[in-house]
Amino acid sequence: MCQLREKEKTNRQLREKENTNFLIPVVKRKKRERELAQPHATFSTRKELKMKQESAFTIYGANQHFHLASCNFEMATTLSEAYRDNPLHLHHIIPLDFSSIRTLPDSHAWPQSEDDDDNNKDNYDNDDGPCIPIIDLMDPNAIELIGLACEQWGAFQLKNHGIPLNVMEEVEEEAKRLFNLPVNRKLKALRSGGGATGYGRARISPFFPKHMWHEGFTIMGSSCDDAKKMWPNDYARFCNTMDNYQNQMKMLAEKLTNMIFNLLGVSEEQKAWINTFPQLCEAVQLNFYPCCPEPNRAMGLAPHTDTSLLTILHQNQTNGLQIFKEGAGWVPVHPHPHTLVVHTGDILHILSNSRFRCALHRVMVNGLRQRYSMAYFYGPPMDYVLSPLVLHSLPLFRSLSVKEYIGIKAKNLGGALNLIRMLQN
Ligand SMILES: O=C(O)CCC(=O)C(=O)O
Ligand SMILES: [Fe+2]
Repeated sequence: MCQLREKEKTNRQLREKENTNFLIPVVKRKKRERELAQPHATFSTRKELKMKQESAFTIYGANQHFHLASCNFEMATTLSEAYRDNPLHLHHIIPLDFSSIRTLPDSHAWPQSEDDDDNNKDNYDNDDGPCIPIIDLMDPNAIELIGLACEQWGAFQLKNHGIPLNVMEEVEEEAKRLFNLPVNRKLKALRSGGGATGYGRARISPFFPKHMWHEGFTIMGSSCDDAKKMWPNDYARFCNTMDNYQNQMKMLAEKLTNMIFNLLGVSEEQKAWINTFPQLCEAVQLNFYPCCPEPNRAMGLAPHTDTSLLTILHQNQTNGLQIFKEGAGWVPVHPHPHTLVVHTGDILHILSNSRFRCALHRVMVNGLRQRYSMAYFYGPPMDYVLSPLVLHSLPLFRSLSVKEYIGIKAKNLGGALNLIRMLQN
């Protein structure tokens, strides 16, 4: 135990040392960090709230979604270290017992923003207007189409992806089985204050003044420990399904990453980590959005980008996911049968030197239908050094390890990309 603490301390000291490499002068950076991260700030104007939300969006993926497959322990330690300075209070972890709620509590009533007025939340599922591309992975031009979608949207839908239908059906079934458990059973697998896996609210929760209409369950590596707490005698089905889903998604993520890296012109050496199981980072996040008595005033999942290189998401046939596009506002991502949603995350944004967007997305809720989604997050190993892979212009970001990036996000919440942006003359 003591050795463990010593190791954590040494790691922390090393990281602090690494942090002195920032190109932004430390004093200036600290000021920016403080400005960006005021967890319990009150928001006097709607604009201020919106700005805060937009600056907070970048944390979500980093905090929740990374996993070093063969080194769960190291991963959990890293995340715990990152969270230790911002431990969460229980009320930011324990979801509301949505099954007993008939009216929207004030704690979950979000102010409407100008964006929503423009886009009209009521119409978020209408069929007119732009939508993210649907790409057929069997299309001979799939690589080019994916490249274009990443540049223009930072997201696309993928069909003929090769994931067997039964894998998707089973993961959806198990997610439903989990979230439909009585609340006291789910709470047995509650995430701890500095923990990364298990049941709980979205980890970005403390950075928004209102709570989200959402329950989540995070898996990093094997889900058995957490599953046993909820189903002491019947956990194997859940674990096997999640393992299977993770394996299938990993193969698809590797394939997409290879295609994208080829498009960028990345060398074989630079992409050597892709097939080096077991060192990469991966995680599964199960999301549940119960029916809401006042969906127009609630928020399923607040705006954020994922920190991953890629996120692959299966959603049940219920609308709610939206992607922000300049000029178009919040664009709905309608579920299509057997089609997966792919988001590009912060890491791909950095590696592509901003050529590919990281999609800002959020989830709206529904008055009539429950929504479920199962996100798979994929990225390079924790010690992988992130810096633009192919340069046609000056690098826009300084180099840093995945681990350090996660640390910056955990400390600062929003604006992590801005904090690592090189100051251009
Ligand atoms: O539920 C969804 O569609 C999106 C979930 C998501 O963005 C996430 O888990 O990071
Ligand atoms: Fe996300």
